[in-house]
Amino acid sequence: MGLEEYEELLKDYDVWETIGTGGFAKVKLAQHKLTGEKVAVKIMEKEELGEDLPRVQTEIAAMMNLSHQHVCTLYQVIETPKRIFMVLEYCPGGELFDYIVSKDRLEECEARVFFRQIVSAVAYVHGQGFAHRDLKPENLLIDENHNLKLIDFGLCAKPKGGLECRLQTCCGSPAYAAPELIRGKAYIGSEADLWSMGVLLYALLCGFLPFDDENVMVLYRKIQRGKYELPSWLSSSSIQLLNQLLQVEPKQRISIKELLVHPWLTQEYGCDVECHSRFTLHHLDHQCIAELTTWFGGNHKTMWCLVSEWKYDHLTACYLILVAMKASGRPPCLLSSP
Ligand SMILES: O=C(Nc1ccc2c(c1)CNCC2)c1ccc(F)cc1
Repeated sequence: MGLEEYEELLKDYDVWETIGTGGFAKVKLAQHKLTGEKVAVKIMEKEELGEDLPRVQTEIAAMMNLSHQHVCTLYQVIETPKRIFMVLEYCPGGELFDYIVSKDRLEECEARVFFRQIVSAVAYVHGQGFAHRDLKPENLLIDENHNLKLIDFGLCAKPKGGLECRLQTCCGSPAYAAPELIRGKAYIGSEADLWSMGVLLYALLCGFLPFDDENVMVLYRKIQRGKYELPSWLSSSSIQLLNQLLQVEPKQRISIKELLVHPWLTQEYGCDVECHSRFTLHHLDHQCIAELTTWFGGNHKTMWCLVSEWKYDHLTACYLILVAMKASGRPPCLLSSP
């Protein structure tokens, strides 16, 4: 790796092993020097990105405007002549995909805990006017408290005319793609997300996919047909919810609003799914601002204004990491000595 390209990153982070390799990005584990906190650094080579470069801008713009307990936090963006580095919240539990594989399939009660978190994240993202368009277990990570965090907003869309307006780009992963999306017709992103959530719930409860085939054209036909197996272990309420999500006709499909109060989700909880964020976007926490002021100097007011610029530079990262430490019950403090 061209060391000079990593200079800016290595100033503030110790970089460890690669923990993920995706299409055009690799993810390395790193440690923030001033707090000791672990982070995930998504590294993208601009040449390799080619026409995918706008996806990165889309992802960064989206994540700068999303702050939710089940959406992965973006801490900092570093751009060099050849690379883009995104410093993100580290999720030690890894991908939900691997977790399902390790357990074969999840019991209904555990699937409900996770699915409530997914519905909460998607309802919030839709509420902010975005459709994710690539919902799948690989894009849901497990954090240190065994809670889910949604990642990869590279394909998300924020239609100008709001979520009701139709999208054209056929994207996402085939097995999770809605029938209307693969038919190539204009579709509504949020409705396509609800289909993907149906495939996700099926994967959680069954441990395999409702529509699968190594031949992508056969796979597409199965999706359009919308018929899938119902293993004997599925409860009737699970079957009913899957049926409401995996409706080939988007207008017949359950909406995110109905999902928030669906009996399968509220069963054993006695309360609706929380769609609001526990954090106000760009909320400023006095204690964390004070800690930054102590370290970087200046006065509280100046630091307050500096952080309010949200440049997603190292100062933004220090602030957001302190907030995350506080939310995890760790004292939000910067190391006394570097
Ligand atoms: O934390 C991440 N990945 C991660 C973390 C831990 C482990 C893995 C991935 C996979 N092997 C098990 C351990 C991560 C965080 C944000 C992101 F955008 C992409 C990946």
